[in-house]
Amino acid sequence: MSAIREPAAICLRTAQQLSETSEEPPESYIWTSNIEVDAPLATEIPVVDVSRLVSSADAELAALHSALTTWGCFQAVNHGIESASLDEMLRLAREFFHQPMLEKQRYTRQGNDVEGYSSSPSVIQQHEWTDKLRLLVAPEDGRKLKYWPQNPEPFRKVLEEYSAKIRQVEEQILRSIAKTLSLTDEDCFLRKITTMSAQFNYYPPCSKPDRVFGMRPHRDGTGVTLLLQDREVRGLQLLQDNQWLSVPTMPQALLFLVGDQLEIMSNEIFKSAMHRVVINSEAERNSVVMFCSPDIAEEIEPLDQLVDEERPKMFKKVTNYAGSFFNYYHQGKRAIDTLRI
Ligand SMILES: O=C(O)CCC(=O)C(=O)O
Ligand SMILES: [Fe+2]
Repeated sequence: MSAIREPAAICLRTAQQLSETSEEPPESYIWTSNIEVDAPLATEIPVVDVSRLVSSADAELAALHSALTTWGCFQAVNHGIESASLDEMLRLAREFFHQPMLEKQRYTRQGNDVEGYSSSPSVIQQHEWTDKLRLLVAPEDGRKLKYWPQNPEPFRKVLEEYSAKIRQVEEQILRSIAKTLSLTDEDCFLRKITTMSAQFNYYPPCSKPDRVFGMRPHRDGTGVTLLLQDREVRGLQLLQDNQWLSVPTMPQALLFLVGDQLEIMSNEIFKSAMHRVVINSEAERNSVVMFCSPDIAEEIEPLDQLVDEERPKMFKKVTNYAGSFFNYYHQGKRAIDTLRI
């Protein structure tokens, strides 16, 4: 009897429950080859001073342009969000996942929603060792408050404030990106990238970090992503020149990543950053990720000013990139490749 019931029970368990109860991760989590957990540190990862972008310092704009064309990401410092706010957002994220399962299950993702509390989605073959809470924060009238945790108590308020601050940083950076591309309309990215979703990722310890991913190698389907990493525990890795490198923790920084839709709009001048998350056998890890994307009804294509004879248009026009991103992601493919001209 228990032999029949066991597989179904495993599918329903969250990464946290597996971490607490099983000695070996189930087969569906085991990756085909060894994962380099202790990859070399990405000591060269670009750092951009956002306060200097605001004053339009040419050197900082050049640093921004170079970061986006070479790495597709950078550590944003002096962004204006106090470290107490960053700490509080991370602390509440951690507290949310440490609540009893029944409390968290009040926010379980339903039906075809992408929002809510969930563990590794069962539609993908390869499971990932992470539990998530995803919430759309902008536009405000699209929020589904039924998924917004009432506990820990100030969670909703803190998320609301945090996302407003992130939007300011995002706006500064998007304007500066338009400047580095010499675009006439400095607000062109801003006007396209209007939605924001928060994703809280919780990676409990796992006994097999060399065979189980926190998150598989992927590029984000966003316009841009602003990522707040765990203060102490490393886990995020970037692919640079065919080598996986470990992103150092940098407590005051937000990691800015180019997503596929900025790659499309920039006519591939910028490339979205390939990244993955490895896990730790002893320590849990938390991250708070803000996904900033165009509305699904918005038409996305390379900007006219970035298309010329030398750089012809690289991608076809697309709407609802996010939808096709998820479909292809679950098949282990990239939606952007289907748009190439
Ligand atoms: O946890 C992290 O550091 C990265 C998470 C990530 O890549 C994602 O949520 O898309
Ligand atoms: Fe990601």
